[in-house]
Formats: sequence, structure tokens, C-alpha cells
Amino acid sequence: MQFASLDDICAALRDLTDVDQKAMAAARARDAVLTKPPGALGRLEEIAIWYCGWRGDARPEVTAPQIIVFAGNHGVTARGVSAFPADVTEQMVLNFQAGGAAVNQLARTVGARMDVHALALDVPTADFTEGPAMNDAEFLQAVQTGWDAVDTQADLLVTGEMGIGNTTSAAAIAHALYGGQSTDWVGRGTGVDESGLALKAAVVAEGLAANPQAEGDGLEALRCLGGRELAAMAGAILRARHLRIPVILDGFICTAAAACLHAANPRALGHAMAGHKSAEGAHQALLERIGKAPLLDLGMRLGEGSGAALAISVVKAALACHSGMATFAEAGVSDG
Ligand SMILES: Cc1cc2ncn([C@H]3O[C@H](COP(=O)(O)O)[C@@H](O)[C@H]3O)c2cc1C
Ligand SMILES: O=C(O)c1cccnc1
Repeated sequence: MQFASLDDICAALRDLTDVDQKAMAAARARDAVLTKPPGALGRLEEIAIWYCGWRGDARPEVTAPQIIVFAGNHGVTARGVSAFPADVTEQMVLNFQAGGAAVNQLARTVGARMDVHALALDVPTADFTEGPAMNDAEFLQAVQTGWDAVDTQADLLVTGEMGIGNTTSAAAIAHALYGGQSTDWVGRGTGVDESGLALKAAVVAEGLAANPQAEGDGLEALRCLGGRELAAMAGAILRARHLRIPVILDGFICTAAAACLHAANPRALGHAMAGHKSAEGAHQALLERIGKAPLLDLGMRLGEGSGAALAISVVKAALACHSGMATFAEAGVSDG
């Protein structure tokens, strides 16, 4: 798929594959005869059945998870919204490539392949308090990068991001999609103080005033208030849907990108689970808006795909139990 216009993205959001009901029913039937009291594996059972449905296989394993980290720079950093300088985006890309970031260690721990895509780091997006962050061509190219980055052979996908200033971008998207006050959606990000938080809220309000077309419109919110790495995450999540690859969402920024797809089509995130609840203040509220309950709550607030990377181990474990356990009949255990 080549995205030549915003209409092409709308079409990809409309024509969605769906879960395989037969595989899901078979998985549910298998779950009911495994050697455990009914429901005793809690959410692991729900995860396994959901995964089987998307993979079209009643007894799969997770063997090829992929983590993709997208990086982009944000013009809005000129407003002083981050505790760190914008140069850190590129420096962290080098760190990812050298294997030194937190997400590298988590990827290795859970046996995931990791790819890094730096998107035009030398061309930051426009400051969204002055108009759209990206023009159509820039936006389409970023979405395309995400779409193309997904390994068609992957069986689980995590999208992560690096982009100094992007918690402000994510807050602006949430505010555009769900209203309320800008103060409802801003958080500490890399660690701004009280006055930094107030500045972020003012910048988010200005961003919405400068981009009224973003209000309630998923793709316009992503183009006008997002960044290249957010657009790429959305492109990758949408591609995964077309390939029936289940997705684990990461923290506040990843969830904001995903929420843009959800706003465009409420069915768009059926193949996605929330990996964790970030300590970024508004993440829980954002997850509620897209109807997702997080798997983990470890006080993490890093981004990079780190929380979702860790949650790969939960999904792997759920499928190891579902596909590896003996049934009552096989094990000769009385089924009550
Ligand atoms: C060394 C370092 C590594 C990171 N890895 C992810 N982020 C996270 O922090 C940034 C968002 O916070 P803000 O909006 O306050 O700039 C993003 O790049 C996010 O991925 C990092 C931030 C830093 C400083
Ligand atoms: O929730 C996140 O992903 C997050 C929070 C703060 C800073 N960076 C990322």
C-alpha cells in the first residue's frame, strides 16, 4: 500500500480485517478443558483467546515479536516544554543502535527483534502553536514509514517512540480528541517542574486554538498536533491490523497515536492490548477513552516501547500455558 493522499489512509482505516471467530471459539473450547479450575489463570486466559482469534490459530505460540522504535523531532520544543534538550532525540537513536537503551535490554530479555527508524531528525515538525505540525506530504511519508516498518512475519508488535517534546504533543492530541481542559492532559514528561507543567498546559491550549480542524478528528489531530514518530506508530499499528498481528500499546505517547486511529474508526484497535499504565498523569484517562485496561502497572514512565516490551513476556506466557498445557483427558486428571 502506498499512501498518496489522506483518503488512502481513511480507506485503510475503513477496510479492516477482523478476528477469526472460528479460531477464537476453538481456543475458548480448549481453554475450558485445560488442567486448571475454570478461570484460574485470570486475564492470561482472555489474552490467549484474543491472540488465537487474531492469529486464526487455536493453539499458537509467540515466537517472533517485533519492537519498532520511531524517532522524530518537535518544533514545539522551542517553547521549553521538556526538561531535556531536543538534541537528546538523536543521541538516544545512536544509543538504541548501539544497544545501550532500556528498551534494548527489555527486547533481549523477552526475545524480541528490535528495529529503529529515525524520521527526518534534521527537519523538526513545525511548532504546532503556530499551525499544523506537518503538511500532508510530511504526514503521509511518516505514516508510510510506519506501515512499511512492520515485519510481515512478526507474530506480535510493539511500537515505541523517542522524541523530546512528545508528551506535549500527545497531550494536545488527547485534548483535541476528548476535550476537557488542557490541564487534564498534561504531565511531567521527562520531569518538568510546576511552572513547566503550567507552561505545557498553556502550549497545549494554544496548539488547539491554532489547529481547530484537529478537534474530534483523529487523522487531523495526528497531523496537526502529532509528530513524525507518532504518525509512524499509527501507520505500523494499522498495518499490523491488516496483517492480523496483535499489538501491545506502550505508554502515553503510543496510546495518543493509537487513539487517533480509534477516533477515526472505533474498531481500529481490536487487535491491540494496553501493555502497561504509565506514571504519566493522564495515561489512565486516555486508556479509558479507548476502552483498554493495562496489563502491568510498574510506575514506569519512559516510553521507547519499554512498558509494552515487558508486557510481551505476559502475552508469551499466556500462550505458553494455553498451547502447552495438558487437557484433563490427556493428563488423566478428574475434571470435577
Ligand atoms: C535520556 C532520555 C531517554 C528517553 N527515552 C524515552 N524518553 C521519553 O521522553 C520524551 C518525552 O518527554 P518530554 O515530552 O518531557 O520531552 C520522549 O522522547 C520519550 O520517549 C526519554 C527521555 C530522555 C531524556
Ligand atoms: O508514558 C510514556 O510513554 C512516557 C512518559 C513520560 C516520558 N516519556 C514517555
